[in-house]
Amino acid sequence: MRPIIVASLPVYSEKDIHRINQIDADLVELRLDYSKSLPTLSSLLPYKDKIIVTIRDVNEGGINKIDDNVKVSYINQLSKEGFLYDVEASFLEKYNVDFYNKIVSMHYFNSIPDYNIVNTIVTKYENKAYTVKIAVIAKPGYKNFLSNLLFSHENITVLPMGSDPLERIAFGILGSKLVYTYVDNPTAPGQMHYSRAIKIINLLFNN
Ligand SMILES: O=C1C[C@@](O)(C(=O)O)C[C@@H](O)[C@@H]1O
Repeated sequence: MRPIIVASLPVYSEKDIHRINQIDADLVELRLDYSKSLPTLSSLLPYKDKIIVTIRDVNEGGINKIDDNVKVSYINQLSKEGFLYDVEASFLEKYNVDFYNKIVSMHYFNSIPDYNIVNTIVTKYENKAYTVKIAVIAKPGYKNFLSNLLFSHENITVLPMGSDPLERIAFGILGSKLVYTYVDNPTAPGQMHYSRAIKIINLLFNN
């Protein structure tokens, strides 16, 4: 299956949101945690079918701390309006928010986590989520770690962080549902520019 190319866009102010129209990726991830306050939902509505809304927790790579209660109520509104959003598995352990057909994510920036722990979390969410996503630092053992997850689950996204960006394309070809890329500057190490990723994927998957 063709992997979906996601361009990750930091949102510093509402005017960044309107850049979506110029970004020729399959989906645009709006990283709302790049700003200290969240945009109105009405400013996101025109782009609903093209976006992933993310308020990344600072413990998992977020830039600004958004109060958990604010995040819960924003997510509840996003859910009601039918937006696709990304929520950390760790957040779901603490708060009862909707993850049906949403992205459930895990990020490991310092070391490779225990395989069985991550495998259990993926199994818990994979049937209901849009995809379960694991981003992991490219330290020794990461390729085996990500490949084993990829080959054990259908509905999964795996992202090495800090290795050659082409590796993400390779994992996409092997079955990672989403491939994360950047617009101006990477939001995580190991991303390539979205236009390059689209070009490679179209060469491989278009007739
Ligand atoms: O979770 C992810 C994946 C990511 O960390 C990456 O590795 O490309 C980039 C983040 O913007 C996004 O929220």
